[in-house]
Amino acid sequence: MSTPRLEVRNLSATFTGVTVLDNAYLTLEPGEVHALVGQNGSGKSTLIKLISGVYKADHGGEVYVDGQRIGTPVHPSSLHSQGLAFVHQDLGLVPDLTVRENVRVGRHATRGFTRLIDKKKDAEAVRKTMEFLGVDIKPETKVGALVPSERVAVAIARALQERVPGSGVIVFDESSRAIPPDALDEFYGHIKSITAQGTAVLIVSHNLREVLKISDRVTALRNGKVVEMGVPTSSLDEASITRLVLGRDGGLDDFVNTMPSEVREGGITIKNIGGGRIAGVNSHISRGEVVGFTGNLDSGLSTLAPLIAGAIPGGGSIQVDDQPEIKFGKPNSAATVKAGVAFIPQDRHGQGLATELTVQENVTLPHLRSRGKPWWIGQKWQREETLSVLDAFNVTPADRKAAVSTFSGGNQQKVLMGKWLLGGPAVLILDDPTQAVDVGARSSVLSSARQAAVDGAAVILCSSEVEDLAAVCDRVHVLENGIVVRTLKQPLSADDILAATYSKPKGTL
Ligand SMILES: Nc1ncnc2c1ncn2[C@@H]1O[C@H](COP(=O)(O)OP(=O)(O)OP(=O)(O)O)[C@@H](O)[C@H]1O
Repeated sequence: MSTPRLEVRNLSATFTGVTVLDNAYLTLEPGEVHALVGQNGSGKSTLIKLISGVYKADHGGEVYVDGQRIGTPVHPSSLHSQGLAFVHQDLGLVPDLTVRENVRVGRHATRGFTRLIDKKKDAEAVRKTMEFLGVDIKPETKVGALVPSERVAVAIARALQERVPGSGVIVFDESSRAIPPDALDEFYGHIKSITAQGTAVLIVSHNLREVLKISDRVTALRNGKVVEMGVPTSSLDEASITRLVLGRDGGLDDFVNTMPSEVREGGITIKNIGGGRIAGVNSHISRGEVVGFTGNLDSGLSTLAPLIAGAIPGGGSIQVDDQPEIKFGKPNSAATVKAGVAFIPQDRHGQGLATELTVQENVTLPHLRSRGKPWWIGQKWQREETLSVLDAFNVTPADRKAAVSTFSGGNQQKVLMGKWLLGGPAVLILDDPTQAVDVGARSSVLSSARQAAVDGAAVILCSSEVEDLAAVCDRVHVLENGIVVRTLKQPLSADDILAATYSKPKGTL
């Protein structure tokens, strides 16, 4: 038998007396793509942080790369030379620096005893790695000027360089979330060339279709424990891998049909919304309706939701029911919140949650004025409503007094949804709400969005997840170059939306 590329034994982590990872084990064989799956809070990030030395493991854990013991404790500064490299979620690139600087940071070639950076040698090293990946990117180009698929190649090149061909491990920690759907095939191609040489790849992903498509074996974590290690994907399908993750059946429902909603008067009228790549978007979403917006990376999709919510500077106006029109110029989220608009942003840390405060404080903060009295805030409703949010979204741990920062990424997303749905908004705007959530939570997030419409809200869902859109939307607007170019209506499938977004229908230019 060949020596495993990575072997993890008895890895545990305990925070303030709570064991969140319990004797985890994992073996990666040469040349395989291995996926690590599990619900939000199951311990995936903790495991990655232990093998990358970000967290210190409990006593007794062992990590081997190519048969060499590298910990515990693992020393982050020597990981690269020991054959273990990481590509994180956000790719970790600096747009203002060149490709050469981004790839070579921390590992610059230097000249003789002057120790000056040898740019020529660095550029040559970068060129070689790019050649291996089969991409033509000039080392002196600024990363900010690259298209998304090229940025991915730069992040991979940084992880790959100076690797003894065919050795070691590269870990992709939810990296595909940073990659638009039209660049994914190229990313998968890079993974293939890495493993074809014998290097092993570990991917962490909530996208079970992706896991089935690109990985050879799967390891599942549940409540901090490995429940199955190294299950061949050839023996799995979407239903069985969902069971592996959740410990029960699950998956997406057809919410449009199972949760019929009555279209009512009022809602939100969007007039000539513009800003960034958005050139002028118009629509009316009635109360009781869920309307989706989608588009490729150049479409402007990523800025549309904050523009409609008045969270970033832009132009145009919105009108909620028969309230006065809100005209935009400067951001004006105070006016949109007052009009009954709830906005669930993509960037939880930047805009959505005060992560140093407790779950209860976050959930009840926007409602203190309406629910409390000027002289008495009241504890009972705060406790009850926070517990109902924790329960409805299956947030783990269900601890209303814990700081939001101590929750896993997906559980933070669930707290954010609960915070805004509690107030029964007139308009609910969701910006890519299922990113980072597991297959079970994804279903609760989407059914809550549909339920908000059933309860009488006008719901807007901006997303590139075509399955989410097909499951909850009555209509879907497709954006191209900042304007709506097509509108699809139910009955519609994920494939219909995909075709309308990424390949132009016959007869169009
Ligand atoms: N620094 C910390 N302090 C306290 N608890 C923590 C800390 N880091 C993680 N945890 C807890 O450890 C558990 C596992 O979290 P982890 O981030 O590993 O989950 P995950 O599987 O990566 O989830 P997700 O898919 O949501 O990212 C969670 O219950 C989380 O609240």
